[in-house]
Amino acid sequence: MEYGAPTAKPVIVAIDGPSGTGKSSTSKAVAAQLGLSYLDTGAQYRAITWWMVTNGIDLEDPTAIAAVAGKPEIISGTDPAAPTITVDGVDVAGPIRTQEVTSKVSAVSAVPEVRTRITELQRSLAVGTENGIVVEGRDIGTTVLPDADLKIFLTASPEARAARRSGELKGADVNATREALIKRDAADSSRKTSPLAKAGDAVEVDTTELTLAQVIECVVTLVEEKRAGK
Ligand SMILES: Nc1ncnc2c1ncn2[C@@H]1O[C@H](COP(=O)(O)OP(=O)(O)OP(=O)(O)O)[C@@H](O)[C@H]1O
Ligand SMILES: Nc1ccn([C@@H]2O[C@H](COP(=O)(O)O)[C@@H](O)[C@H]2O)c(=O)n1
Repeated sequence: MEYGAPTAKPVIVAIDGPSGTGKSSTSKAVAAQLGLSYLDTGAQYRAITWWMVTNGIDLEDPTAIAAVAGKPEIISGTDPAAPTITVDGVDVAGPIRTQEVTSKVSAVSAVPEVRTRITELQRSLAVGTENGIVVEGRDIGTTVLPDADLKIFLTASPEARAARRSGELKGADVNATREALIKRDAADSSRKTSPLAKAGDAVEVDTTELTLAQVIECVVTLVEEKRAGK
């Protein structure tokens, strides 16, 4: 017979929401604080988009996108202190954040063959963690990990989100940023396969009037309550 503290079951946390609601910042901090892994699924869709742009694939042709969806090897590092992303061995953490990739990612992520491929990667990473993982994206609670222990859906007004993003992209026009966010959310919400949506059993947190520290505290509390069986 073995003695000692029982090992906690790995916890799986899904955090979804529109662009700029704070998913990445919150998920990274919560994972770091609780000793969990962290997966940025948007980075994976950006990475496959970067590969398609780099290889001259016609992004207005879903058939052309589908035909090559299985080609690039995408590897995500899940340490919240230093998340990484490579495509065919190349570090693409910087290139996937360009305006070009941001404006094209919704067209690529709407293609069912791309989603099947990336969803498989996400599930294999989520089941392999020792303590658990925080996975953030658009369809994690609804499709990728429907049995997640905790699902959070972050929201914020378009104005708050645009102000946050403009602060990040020094000198960016707030109105143009707001319009771009709204356009990307509309594309992500209206696609047929696995659209951006709140899972029926997700906890919605409106972050418009909250500081990042308050959102992190709120999510950490929800995870701890879930672990304690409350
Ligand atoms: N509650 C908050 N208050 C103020 N700023 C915030 C808050 N949450 C996040 N931010 C800031 O807003 C910006 C966008 O946050 P973040 O990248 O985490 O959002 P996101 O939902 O992951 O966006 P995307 O889906 O576009 O990747 C960052 O600069 C972040 O520091
Ligand atoms: N689960 C997900 C995550 C992301 N996407 C697509 O990727 C784009 C980029 O996401 P960011 O979080 O890095 O801004 C996003 O606009 C979606 O098109 C997705 O489809 N599903």
